[in-house]
Amino acid sequence: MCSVISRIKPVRRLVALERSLSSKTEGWSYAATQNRLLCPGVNSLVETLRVNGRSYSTTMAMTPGLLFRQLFEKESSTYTYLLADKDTKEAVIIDPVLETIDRDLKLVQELGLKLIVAVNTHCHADHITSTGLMKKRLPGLKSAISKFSGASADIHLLEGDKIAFGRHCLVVRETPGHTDGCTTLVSGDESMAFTGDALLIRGCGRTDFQQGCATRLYDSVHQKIFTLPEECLIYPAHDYLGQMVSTVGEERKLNPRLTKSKEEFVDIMNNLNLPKPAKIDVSVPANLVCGLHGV
Ligand SMILES: N[C@@H](CCC(=O)N[C@@H](CSS)C(=O)NCC(=O)O)C(=O)O
Ligand SMILES: [Fe+2]
Repeated sequence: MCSVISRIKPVRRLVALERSLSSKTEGWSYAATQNRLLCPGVNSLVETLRVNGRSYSTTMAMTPGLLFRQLFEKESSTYTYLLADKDTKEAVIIDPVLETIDRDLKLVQELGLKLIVAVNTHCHADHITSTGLMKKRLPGLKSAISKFSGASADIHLLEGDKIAFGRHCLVVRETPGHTDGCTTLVSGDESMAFTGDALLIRGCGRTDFQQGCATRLYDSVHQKIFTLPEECLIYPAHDYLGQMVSTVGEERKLNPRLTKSKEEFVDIMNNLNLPKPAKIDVSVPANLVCGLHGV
């Protein structure tokens, strides 16, 4: 754990806070409840938007002093995450996409952040990363990816490495199986895990290209992700159904692939019959050089 975590005192009493807004004429309502303890010192905020009778809910960790944003790129259904120390303004971005570089850098600038590391959870096959271009636009920014990805970067990550930003950090857990170089990045207080394509919400990354191996993925998820606290929030690199966040407990109980035996899991993965990602032939060579192939 990074040093700030050991200084957080356990919360003895939870304060229930409910805020509600609504518009009867336009048919929507919004409620935010701060009511669950994710781990000592860290509450969660549950936000629910009801539009025309349908509910949309998201949960986020409220680690003291941590700024957190989940961003979405619609063409590849990729989530990019921005995390920052509210005091020092040092920030880390996870899995930024080339198409949304202007949006992401505008947000960084608007919030007055100093982006110090741009990290990819793995060498993506479906979209081109913006880390290379970001480095050109933000001198001093460092790129990071697993040593086992085969990709070039300023920082090659290994199991247990810590990416520090201000008083916070992300801890690297190697979770190969979708690719050799897949990593899961866990917040220092274990309230959040950024699982890349290793674990998706009610799914997981495919294992039929880029060194994919179903038995390895099964072991990675069971040994490195399902061993995290039950309330730890799961933030994946993609979602194709509009889901935004899950928890370790939920996936341990409800993931239709990873609740099966290893043999059944391998059989499921060998029979997905998914079409190849449309951009795989340009994305992989580009992502091996921070997205700058042919530039
Ligand atoms: N249609 C998309 C690609 C969809 C896809 O293959 N997604 C990957 C993650 S990106 S490497 C995956 O592992 N999916 C697992 C699943 O069960 O859907 C495109 O053409 O880009
Ligand atoms: Fe992937």
